[in-house]
Amino acid sequence: MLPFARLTIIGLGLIGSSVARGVRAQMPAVRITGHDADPAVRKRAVALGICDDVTDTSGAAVLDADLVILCVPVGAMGAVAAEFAADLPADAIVSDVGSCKQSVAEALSAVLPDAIIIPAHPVAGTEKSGPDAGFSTLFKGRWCILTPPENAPEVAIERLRIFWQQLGADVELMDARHHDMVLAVTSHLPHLIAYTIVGTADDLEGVTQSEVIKYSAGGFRDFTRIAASDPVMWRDVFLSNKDAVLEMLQRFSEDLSALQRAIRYGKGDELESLFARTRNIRRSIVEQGQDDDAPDFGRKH
Ligand SMILES: NC(=O)C1=CN([C@@H]2O[C@H](COP(=O)(O)OP(=O)(O)OC[C@H]3O[C@@H](n4cnc5c(N)ncnc54)[C@H](O)[C@@H]3O)[C@@H](O)[C@H]2O)C=CC1
Ligand SMILES: O=C(O)C(=O)Cc1ccc(O)cc1
Repeated sequence: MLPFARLTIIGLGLIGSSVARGVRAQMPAVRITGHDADPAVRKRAVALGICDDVTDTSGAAVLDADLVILCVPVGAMGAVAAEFAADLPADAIVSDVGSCKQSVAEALSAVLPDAIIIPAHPVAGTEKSGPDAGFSTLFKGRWCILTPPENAPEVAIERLRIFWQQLGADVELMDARHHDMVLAVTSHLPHLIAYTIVGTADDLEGVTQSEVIKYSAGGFRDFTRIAASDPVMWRDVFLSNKDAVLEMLQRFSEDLSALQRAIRYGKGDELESLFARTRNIRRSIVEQGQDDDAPDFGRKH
């Protein structure tokens, strides 16, 4: 039994196009309508054949939808929802895939006060963006976290749970605030660190860019992949999840200062004991089957 019959995807980049491809593969009877603000992306989506229809306006895209998923940068969610609000069917479920949840929930409920809104976050992605970067198995064996508001109808939550399960994801429910705190440390802060370290290396005087590229061994190379992630998407994540990111950044800075002191004063035992602790965390992740290399980071099976 299909949880939805008419899906609308707004934003046809990496995640939107992966949802469309996954639905085509796993729920081929579902009719998919897509919209993107960028005419070049709409044209590409038509050429790729990932939707049944691609509309020029978001209003036209939602007209008879029973599920609308917003796959745009988190800072654009409210504006997009306001754009199609007047055309949204009363019984449609509105969801999203944004990397932080509290600000998105607030933005959506402000402009869609009567709609059924179930925010979601598939914890799956890559450093790439755009409609060509998507693939149908992106969500397979990954977590998808739903953060329904307290008044969300149980049946709507269940339908969305089944939808993501059909795309191969393992679904978990979480409070939006807690989600934002957890993801601040597991995803947002690591991206900030990657952006910083690649920038630091790039700014170094006396070390040429070609040397940085030539001698980028394992550690730095991994950071450059993350630091290649979409600038607009990540600008929005940091501005939208400001409180949780600043809290984690504060803790991180304190821990970094402690390491700095340990190095300065030659406290080898302190360094070694931290490194032994972190090695054990990696081992636990590997034991739980989450050891795949990027871009499979976070895959559960
Ligand atoms: N990239 C990743 O690894 C992951 C991203 N996410 C979330 O998914 C969402 C989409 O990210 P990606 O697909 O990676 O980005 P993307 O850059 O590949 O695609 C976003 C698309 O949204 C369109 N767009 C922007 N503003 C719009 C508007 N006002 N109306 C209609 N379309 C608009 C853009 O033209 C673009 O095609 C973001 O909220 C992000 O936080 C969630 C999980 C993983
Ligand atoms: O490519 C990577 O390593 C990622 O971390 C992908 C990613 C980016 C943003 C998310 O909200 C979830 C997953």
